Amino acid sequence: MARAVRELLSAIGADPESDELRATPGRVADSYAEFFAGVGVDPQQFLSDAVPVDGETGELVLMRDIALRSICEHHLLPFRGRAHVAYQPRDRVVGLSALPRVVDALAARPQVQERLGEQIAQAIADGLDAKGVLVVLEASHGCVADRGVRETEAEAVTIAARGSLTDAAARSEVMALIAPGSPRASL
Ligand SMILES: Nc1nc2c(ncn2[C@@H]2O[C@H](COP(=O)(O)OP(=O)(O)OP(=O)(O)O)[C@@H](O)[C@H]2O)c(=O)[nH]1
Ligand SMILES: [Zn+2]
Repeated sequence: MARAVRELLSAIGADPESDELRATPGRVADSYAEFFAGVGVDPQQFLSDAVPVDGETGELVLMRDIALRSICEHHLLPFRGRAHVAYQPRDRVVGLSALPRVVDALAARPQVQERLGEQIAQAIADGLDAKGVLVVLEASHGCVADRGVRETEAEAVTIAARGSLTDAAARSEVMALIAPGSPRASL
């Protein structure tokens, strides 16, 4: 990785051996290791431990405002925003922290936003045998903001749904909870 970054620096006409840039290839290699830490990670590992609730699952579980960081596979530029993950349990619920972990594992690989949403929804539908899943991703893309069309404020919003949460009424209930103006808990 560091070797490739040295080549990249040379290609843009910079001197990778200069004092200023000598440590950069190693830093970029470390950053990439972080960005792509999800490659080869099976998200099901986060969904295997059920939390015992003696059948009292409630109707809906929603984790909203999960930090979303990913890298677009077209330009290797970051896209970031928020993920909202809802499911209607059948008889299994998992620890709440499992949901951001699933998002992180699937986001930390070369992605497009639509596929990322679908993969999160499918992982939860499969792993929890959920009645329904709804995944809403909102993100701004470096490749849209900082190059090309240079839309700095535009956000992409994508929805992936499974089962009972493909139903319009059930879905709009979740959407109302996600809406920016809806009341948020605070600690
Ligand atoms: N659908 C989708 N498109 C994306 C995503 N991330 C980046 N893109 C788009 O992928 C497209 C890449 O198109 P190309 O024509 O191959 O690349 P390009 O010539 O650099 O396109 P421009 O960005 O319009 O300059 C662009 O329209 C990007 O905005 C994503 O997550 N989902
Ligand atoms: Zn891109």
